[in-house]
Order: sequence, then structure tokens, then C-alpha cells
Amino acid sequence: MEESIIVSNVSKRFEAKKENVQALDKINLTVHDKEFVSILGTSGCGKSTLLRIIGGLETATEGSVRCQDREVDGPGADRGMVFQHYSLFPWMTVQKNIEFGLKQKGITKHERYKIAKKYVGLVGLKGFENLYPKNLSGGMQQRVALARGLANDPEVLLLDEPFGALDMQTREVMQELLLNIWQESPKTILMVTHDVEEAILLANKVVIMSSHPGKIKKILNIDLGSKRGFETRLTSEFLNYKRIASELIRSETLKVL
Ligand SMILES: Nc1ncnc2c1ncn2[C@@H]1O[C@H](COP(=O)(O)OP(=O)(O)OP(=O)(O)O)[C@@H](O)[C@H]1O
Repeated sequence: MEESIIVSNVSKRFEAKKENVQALDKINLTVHDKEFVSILGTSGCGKSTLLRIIGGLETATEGSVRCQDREVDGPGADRGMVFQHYSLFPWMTVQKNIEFGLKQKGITKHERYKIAKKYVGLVGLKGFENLYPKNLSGGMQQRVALARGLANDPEVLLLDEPFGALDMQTREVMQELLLNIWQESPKTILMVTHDVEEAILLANKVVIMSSHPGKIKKILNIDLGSKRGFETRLTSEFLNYKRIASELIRSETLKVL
């Protein structure tokens, strides 16, 4: 398997007036082509910072990141990002928000209309295409952001809590949607989440971070086969992974608190 993302010795220090924060300390991580990797860890352990550095939105204090064989020195079309705070264009309708990246890629008007329509339907927003973000709930905005990320079909998708604003039922349906899309047309996905079940259900590998400073504590290889769905959560293998991951995170949380 080829390497898609290579994080080498990445450290990040935020310099602030009152206190400096060592957010990440010598992170080494390789994500192979078409792998789905989840990152779990207690609040403040540096998950978002790591994703932002890979996305090129933040620079590492030390170390380097390569993505698709290129040094990361800023955002790029090879990496699609879906972040917690939706980052939709407020002056564009749902349809236009989803079409935006497709337009940048030079896809024809007719084709991008069709692709955006497809993803509007997949995320359950049919009928809302002509509304503006301000007229949508947080969960609906998050689904638009996810549809936009998926519609662009980048080589690498970076997801930061993509389902954080959704109710449990919608969240489970969106997890299955992402799983189906990834199974049908695999791509490299790196996803930050707080949800242990979500991390295990979706990924081939779960990276568990420790905090202050953020380091990689453990990488769990998840062997649940490729056909996963709602029932997978009930299997003994799944519950075993859940127990291991929960114990590791709990020991970190207790340390921090
Ligand atoms: N721009 C910034 N300036 C200063 N400190 C920052 C900045 N961004 C993050 N930090 C600090 O870096 C550390 C890691 O933050 P980060 O947001 O990456 O954690 P996280 O694991 O994603 O947290 P959460 O799960 O709560 O979203 C925290 O201590 C945070 O306060």
C-alpha cells in the first residue's frame, strides 16, 4: 500500500502572552492510500491542531507533513476539509455551496448541478437546496459541509468532528452514509472524533492520543472486515475494541482531570 499522508516528527507550540502551549510533541503517523483512520483523545490533546497542520491551515513548529507525495505548505485541492464550524459561504444557497469546489475544478454547470443534487439527497436535504445557511439548523449546516466535502471527491478527506452537531439518529445514518461512500469509492480519510464507537465503526486504524503535550499513545488496527453496518456495533469483536479504546482514553482523562 502506498503512503498518502506522512507526518514526520511534528511538534506544535503556541506562543501566547501568558503561557506557551506545547500542543503536539513529535508526532509520527503514516496514513496509507485509501485507509480510513480515526483520531481519538481527550479534549485539548491536539487532535484538531494535527488535522489543521495536515490541512495546511496551521504550520508545525518542527517536523514536516507530506501528502500525496508533496510537502504540505498550505491548503491544497488534494485535501478536502470538513470542520466542526461548517465554514459554509453565507451568501450562497445550499446548492451553490456544494457546487463551489466543483466549479473551481472546472466541472461544467450541468454536471456540477447533477453532482450537488445527488449529495443533497444523500445527506437528507432534498427540498432545502435553495435555502441559505442562516435558514438551516446547525445539524443541517453540518450535513451541507459534509456533502460539499464528499462531492468534491478529493484524494484525501480530513474530517474534524463531522457529525458533532447531529442528533444520535441522524449521526448514525450519516456514519453509514460515509461508510458506504468509502466502501464504494475508497479514498484516504482522516477523521477526528470524540465518539469511540464512531471511530471504531468507520476506521481501519484508530489513533489514540495522550495530552499535554499531545502525543500518539496507541494505534489500534481495526479488523472488522469491509462490510460494516449498524449490526457491527453488536459483535463481540467490536465491543472488545471499544473496551480497549475506552480504557486508554479514560486513563488519559483521569490524568488530565
Ligand atoms: N490558536 C491557538 N492559540 C493558542 N493555543 C491554541 C490554539 N489552538 C489550540 N491551542 C491549544 O492547543 C491545545 C490543543 O488544542 P486542539 O484544539 O488541537 O485540541 P483538541 O484535541 O482538538 O480539543 P477538542 O477535542 O476539545 O476539540 C489546547 O491546549 C489548546 O488550548
